Amino acid sequence: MNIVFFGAGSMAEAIISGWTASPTLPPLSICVTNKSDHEALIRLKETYGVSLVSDSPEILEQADYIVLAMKPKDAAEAFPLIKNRIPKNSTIISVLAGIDIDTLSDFFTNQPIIRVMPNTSATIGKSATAISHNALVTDTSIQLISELFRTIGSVEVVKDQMMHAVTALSGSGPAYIYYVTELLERAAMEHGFTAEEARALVLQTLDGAVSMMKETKQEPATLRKRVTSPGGTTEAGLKAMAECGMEHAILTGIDAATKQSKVLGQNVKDSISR
Ligand SMILES: NC(=O)C1=CN([C@@H]2O[C@H](COP(=O)(O)OP(=O)(O)OC[C@H]3O[C@@H](n4cnc5c(N)ncnc54)[C@H](O)[C@@H]3O)[C@@H](O)[C@H]2O)C=CC1
Ligand SMILES: O=C(O)[C@@H]1CCC=N1
Repeated sequence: MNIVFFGAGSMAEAIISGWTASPTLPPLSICVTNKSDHEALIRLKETYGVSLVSDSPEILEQADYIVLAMKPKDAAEAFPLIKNRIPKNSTIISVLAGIDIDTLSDFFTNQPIIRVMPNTSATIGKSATAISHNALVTDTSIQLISELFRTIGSVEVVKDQMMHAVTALSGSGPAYIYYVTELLERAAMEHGFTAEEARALVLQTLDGAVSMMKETKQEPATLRKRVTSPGGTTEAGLKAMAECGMEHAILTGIDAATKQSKVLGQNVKDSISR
């Protein structure tokens, strides 16, 4: 199976690292091209054994899958160049945030198209990945792509209109958790812990809490109540957080990210239809 990546950034690398490390996948021939940063290409070649392409129409002609992995802001420049060179029966896999299946299908006419939203935990095989697709993608192809993306974590096939919310929740999600971690560490240090002690306490607490939710299968609210003794420390902490608008902050944040996904998509739609 021949796969060509356009874009050799952090997401492309996370995906390629999973695919090339998997013992269960069929043999893959992966070529990668990048607009700038030749060093990133060389590193990918040396680390994962992929081939590098600069501007090779022959490689594209043989591509079964073409992975679009540039930033949305680069799409308007990249898409027309790619459009004129892709073979009729190759499938496009877009990891670009915001750009919906209708926009991609209108531009890359009659091409099977799959939209994928992984996250950076793909680097360690723990992405929560969602997939949507147009009507030209066969069930066999969806199964194959699901199998490929399962090498970097979990995979859900969803309706395309859910992908903006997916992008806000699980695509951006690792950043929210890192932000909470930063704040918990800062609080620990303000109370006299060293940075190392703060990191160890906070990471073990996060790890334990996630494992509790996964292993006990209890509702997060049930587990939360079990920590919260009446009149105790947790109750005081949660009350202060609620009064500071924690609930509003998180719900509004997810709304803002969902809206921004639509804005990114609309911007690309506007610029490629000009
Ligand atoms: N970083 C993340 O957490 C996630 C990112 N995404 C999506 O993945 C895509 C890539 O994101 P990152 O890897 O973070 O970005 P990045 O900036 O690390 O990598 C993008 C790469 O694309 C290259 N590029 C730009 N124009 C090109 C062209 N015409 N041909 C070939 N290569 C070109 C750039 O040189 C750059 O190396 C974005 O569209 C983003 O929305 C999706 C899920 C999560
Ligand atoms: O921030 C972004 O736009 C990308 C998409 C999801 C995660 N990172």
